[in-house]
Amino acid sequence: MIPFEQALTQLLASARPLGAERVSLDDAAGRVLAEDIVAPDALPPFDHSSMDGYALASADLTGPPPHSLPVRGESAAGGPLPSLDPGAACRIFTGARLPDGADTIVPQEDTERAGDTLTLRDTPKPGTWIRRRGADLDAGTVALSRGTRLTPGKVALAAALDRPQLLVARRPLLTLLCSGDELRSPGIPGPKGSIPESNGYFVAAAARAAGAIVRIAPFVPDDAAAAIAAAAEALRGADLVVTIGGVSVGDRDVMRPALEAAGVTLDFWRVAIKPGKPLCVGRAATPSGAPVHVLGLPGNPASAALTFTLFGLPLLRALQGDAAALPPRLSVRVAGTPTGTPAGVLRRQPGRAEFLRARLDVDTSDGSHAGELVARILPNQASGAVTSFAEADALVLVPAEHDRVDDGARLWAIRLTDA
Ligand SMILES: Nc1nc2c(c(=O)[nH]1)N[C@H]1C(S)=C(S)[C@@H](COP(=O)(O)OP(=O)(O)OC[C@H]3O[C@@H](n4cnc5c(N)ncnc54)[C@H](O)[C@@H]3O)O[C@H]1N2
Ligand code: MOO
Repeated sequence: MIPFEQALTQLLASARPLGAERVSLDDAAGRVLAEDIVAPDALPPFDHSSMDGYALASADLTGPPPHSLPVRGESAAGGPLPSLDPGAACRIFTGARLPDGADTIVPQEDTERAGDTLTLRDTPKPGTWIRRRGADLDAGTVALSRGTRLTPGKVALAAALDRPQLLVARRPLLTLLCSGDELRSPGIPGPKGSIPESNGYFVAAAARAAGAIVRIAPFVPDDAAAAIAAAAEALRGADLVVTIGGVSVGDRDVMRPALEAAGVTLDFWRVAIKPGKPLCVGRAATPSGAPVHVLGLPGNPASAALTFTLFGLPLLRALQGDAAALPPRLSVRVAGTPTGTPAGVLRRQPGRAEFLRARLDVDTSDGSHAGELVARILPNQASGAVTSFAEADALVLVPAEHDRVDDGARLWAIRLTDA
């Protein structure tokens, strides 16, 4: 059995970024940049007005206010650039270029206008209400770095830098293979003892959210020959194969040997985590040199969801060259302990890192813990529970060596939306 952090480090060290492709800005959100974006020009690219009002030269305002000036010309956003007539004010609108000779903008609310004569109640401070060229970003700056996942704000920045297309990491192709005689599709009637396949929906949805393209293979029966054939087929063309079920030690747990028979070399099997211990991780060589990564997830619903969250999602990000492959860990205070444990303390057997499904709240009291994140441990932590991953928004990490978790303990947690 390999310790959790070692397993994760080893897996990520084996991941090389896949190739890149050019996409239009419309398709760029959520993708990982495969190039640095250098600002070709300053932002903003020219001095302009940040108010609707009047542009003038501050040197033209002599003596005490009020000041009267004739209005001559107009500068509108996207319009021609007038020059300022000496001693006059120029009408100007938000976003419009500053006329040559002007150095100050006066918002129209601070003026009175009668025909072509403008009156200023006060003397404006020279230089006000002008957004200067380069105030946001200098030309030549690396505005977005390779390895950045593109949020809507970053896509908008790329657009402002005049880029119609971006080079982004290719989406990893994930093939999902669920095994078990008991499985049927939701809503499709089956014999007594059958159950709707549900784990695959977690994996597929989470993988797509992490940028993968998901290909779903037909269910594999608990049969060695069928599992080998299905594993071999799943490996074809994939960057990552995820199998679910059949990795434990029962006579019908055929998936792990089938993966090996199909050409997968296991890097490790069994990780010191709870739940999810029987996870197996390996790679199959391909003629191109880039391996197909393989994750054999345990079939229990919480185990499958947890192991894919902890290992599968960071792997998908690493395959896209994401500089933030691992989710941030948040410091939380534990509140409540699962059902079946004495109030206030969860006793546990040390040896495996445990991931408790929890809900996060902010402490809204005005006590000494005000503002802290509180992790409310969900009552059902069974590895067969499907409900806990539906209710949870965080995983609280209990280090392997701990033999208890006390109410109020400080631990690290991973928010599922970050995972
Ligand atoms: N003697 C031992 N038995 C078990 C051990 C062990 O160490 N010794 N480990 C247990 C642990 S821990 C886990 S986790 C499970 C994992 O087993 P498998 O990966 O072989 O999973 P299955 O036996 O195929 O299924 C387990 C459970 O999950 C249900 N399942 C499977 N796939 C799906 C799916 N796609 N959607 C919904 N539910 C699914 C399946 O029906 C079973 O109920 O082994 C323990 N046993
Ligand atoms: O360790 Mo298994 O993954 O609990 O059910």
